[in-house]
Amino acid sequence: MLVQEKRNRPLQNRAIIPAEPHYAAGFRAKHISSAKIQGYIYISSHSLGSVGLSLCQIPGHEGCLVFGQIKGKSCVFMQGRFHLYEGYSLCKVTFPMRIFKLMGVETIVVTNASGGLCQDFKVGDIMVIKDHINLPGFAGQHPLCGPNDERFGIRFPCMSDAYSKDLRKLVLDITAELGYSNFVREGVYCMVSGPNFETIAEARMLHILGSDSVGMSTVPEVTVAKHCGLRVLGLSLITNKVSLDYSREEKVNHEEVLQISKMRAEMLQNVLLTFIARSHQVETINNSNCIYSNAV
Ligand SMILES: O=P(O)(O)O[C@@H]1C[C@H](O)[C@@H](CO)O1
Ligand code: HPA
Repeated sequence: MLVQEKRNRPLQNRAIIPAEPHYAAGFRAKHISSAKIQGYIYISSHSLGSVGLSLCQIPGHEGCLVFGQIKGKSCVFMQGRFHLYEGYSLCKVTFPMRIFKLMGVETIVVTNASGGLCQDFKVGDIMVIKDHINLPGFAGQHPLCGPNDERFGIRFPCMSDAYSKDLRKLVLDITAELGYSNFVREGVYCMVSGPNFETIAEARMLHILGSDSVGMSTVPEVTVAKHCGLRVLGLSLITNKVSLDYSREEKVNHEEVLQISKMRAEMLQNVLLTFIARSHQVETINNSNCIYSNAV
């Protein structure tokens, strides 16, 4: 089993109580193998093939926290997430990141579905997220607005390296070895609040701004995760092409998003299983305050 040892645990033993009980109950724990997770992977996705509905209100977001071991490593999975467009504040949307930090998680893998703006992208491509554009953040919808909790991170965190270069390289190596290179890309993910899909003028603007894909999540969680020193890998499944052209007739819809997610679920699972098995190869962690002591 891979175990992490931390040299200092400034956040340990500090309880954080969610402001609203219904939010805390938004995830049902499926299998709790130990009271404290010592491993380090968190995955947020509906792209892994689960479909259901609970207090997470969106079809495809099952609303379960799943604890367990993969390849001998302790993991916790969020099956589904909370979105800004559901009416949750960004503080609530990102709350799980701080809980995971307190649980000892050190690396998170975030997955999502997004629309392809880059004209080279095809439906079904997996985009390794290189960087993001926090569009709601520009308008003050930012999860770190308000008093800064110094126990988690500094007031003005750097975001230029939010997505670990080493983890990106590892996942690109893995996808090449698995023979998936033809549909794996790297790119910039732009978050919009949703819930409507983009107008053509909006899509053109996002493309000109440098976005390769557009979606309605992920950026707040990554921002809070980076703020508290978690290492991040982001994978975005291109579930539709976003129209930049008034003459095109196709219309995007959520059913298409779910259908493509299911189509790629098995491949994404293969990538993630291999990634989990091999992620100990990447040892440089933000702030370098932890070591891997054992891997079997
Ligand atoms: O949680 P994600 O961002 O993967 O969910 C996608 C984006 C929207 O929430 C929704 C649109 O179909 O699915
Ligand atoms: O085209 C899209 N736009 C925004 N969010 C999305 N999530 C999946 N596809 C899209």
